[in-house]
Parts: sequence; structure tokens; C-alpha cells
Amino acid sequence: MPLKKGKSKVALVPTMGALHKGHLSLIKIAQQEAEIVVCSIFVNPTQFTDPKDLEKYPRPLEHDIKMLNDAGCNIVFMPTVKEMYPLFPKPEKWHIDLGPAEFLLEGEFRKGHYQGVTQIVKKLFDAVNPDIAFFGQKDFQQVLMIKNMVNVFDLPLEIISCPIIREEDGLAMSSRNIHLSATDRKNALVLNKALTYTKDHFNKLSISELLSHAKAMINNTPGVELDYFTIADESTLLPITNKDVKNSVALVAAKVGDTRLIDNMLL
Ligand SMILES: Nc1ncnc2c1ncn2[C@@H]1O[C@H](COP(=O)(O)OP(=O)(O)OP(=O)(O)O)[C@@H](O)[C@H]1O
Ligand SMILES: CC(C)(CO)[C@@H](O)C(=O)[O-]
Ligand code: BAL
Repeated sequence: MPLKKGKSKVALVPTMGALHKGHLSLIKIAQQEAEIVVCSIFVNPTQFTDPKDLEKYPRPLEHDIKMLNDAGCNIVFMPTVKEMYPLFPKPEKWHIDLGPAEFLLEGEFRKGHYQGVTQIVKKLFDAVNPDIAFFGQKDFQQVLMIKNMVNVFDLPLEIISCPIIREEDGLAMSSRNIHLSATDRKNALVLNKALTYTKDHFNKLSISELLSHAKAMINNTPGVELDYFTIADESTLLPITNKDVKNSVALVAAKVGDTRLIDNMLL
């Protein structure tokens, strides 16, 4: 049953658990904007395209609950798979038009991923009935897809994108970082380095020079297999060919050892 709100503003921070400082930053921002902050923890099977990825997704529940308690989060919502998908493992009907950006980048490498993401986020919104919901810019395309889903259903809520929290050496925090070996961990730094290089040289080099330098940095790093590195228009995610586009973003995805990581930087 949705939360009885009265006059209090309710914020939702959806997560898949294995919480880190990136998640806590969303909780903190949410606390500044709303009286009641709900954090959901649900490892959503319908957004995984690789069963091994789903199986090994970290689930340190007690640690997560302690972190949320210490952060002063008001409500933790941890539904079971059967509660969210009563027919599971039978698929439920869900398909919405998320626009052409659904099929780019993550959507190309994880086919159907954003249908699964928007399916569960809609269910979470229905269950919690928030006024406002917070997502990380780390999953840049995800924020765009969720905003499109909100438009499709004309939902009366605000979607806020929050800055990427990084380790001191620049690696974007991610629950999947736990799978990195010590060597992978060092190699993974090239993602942030390639993005930073692109940002620092954006006014000096052409797009094709930027792309070839950044890709070479990544391709020359052992144990790192590039899926994509692109410089795109923030709102369409289509690659840009010149710098007339006002708001652009560099986005990267790569396998580091056995772990697939994503990152991005506004330019
Ligand atoms: N480093 C970060 N900084 C800010 N927000 C983040 C960061 N990492 C994750 N988030 C956000 O937290 C929310 C929950 O993400 P999720 O539980 O999938 O964690 P994650 O660390 O992104 O894990 P993974 O990418 O390995 O699944 C998402 O909105 C995500 O964008
Ligand atoms: C938004 C989300 C919680 C939906 O499962 C997930 O994709 C995530 O953690 O980014
Ligand atoms: N944070 C993105 C969720 C996923 O990788 O499935």
C-alpha cells in the first residue's frame, strides 16, 4: 500500500543494495529535499541480461541496513521477487516506448535492460508513491530512460540526478567494484583517466582526436576490454561530430577482468 503522506514530502532512493558512499550521497541529498526518505533495496531480475551477473550480484543485507540506519534513512523497502513479480519466473507483460536512446550504449550491450529498469522503477513508484526520486548520474542513460518513463505515464513526481561519487583515486564507486582483483582495481582507473583527458582537452582537440586518444588509453591497458567510449549529446545520447552541441557528455563502458563497469563525465 502506498505511504500515507499527509503533508510530508516523500523521497525515494531506489537501489540494488551493496551500499556505498555513492548511495549514501543520494540519501543525504534526498534528506535535504524531503521529510521522509525511503530507500528501496531490490536486485531486479528483469534488468539483468547476464544470469551470472545476477547470480553474483553482492547482497550484504545486514551491512546495508546498518548503513541506512546510521544515515538516518526513515524507511527501508526490501520487497521479495514474488512480491514485485507475482508470476515470476514467468515474464510479466511490459513494454513501453522509451525513445530511440533506449537502444544506444547500455541498451545495445544489455538488450532489454531499460525495459527491465523502467518496469521495476514504475512498480517501486506505485508501491511508495514518492513526490521525488533520486538517481545517480553514474547511470547517465538510466536517468534519461526513467524521465522518459515518467513522461509516458505522466507521473506527478520529480526525478533528480545526483553527482557521481568517486574513490580518492577517481574510480567511480559501484557495487560491482567489489569483484575487482587488486590488478583489475588498478587497471580500472583508466576509465576515469580517459574521461578526464577528454574533459581537459575538449577545447583543444577535435572530437575524432579526443576519441582516438581516449580509446587508445583504454585499449592499451591490459585486462580492460572496451565496449564503447563516446562523446554524445546529453539529451539524445547520439554521438556528436563537432562542438556546436551545447551539452555533451563522454560515456564509457568496459570489462575490467570479469567485471563490467560504466562511467561518464559532463564536458
Ligand atoms: N558512485 C556513485 N555516485 C552517485 N550515485 C551512484 C553511484 N553509484 C551508484 N549510484 C546510484 O545509486 C543508485 C543505485 O545504484 P545501484 O544499486 O545499481 O549501485 P551501483 O553502485 O550503481 O551498482 P552497480 O552499477 O554495480 O549495479 C543508482 O541511481 C545509481 O546511479
Ligand atoms: C534504479 C534501479 C534500482 C532499478 O533496479 C537500478 O537500476 C539501480 O540500482 O541503478
Ligand atoms: N546501477 C545500474 C544497475 C545495473 O547495472 O543493472
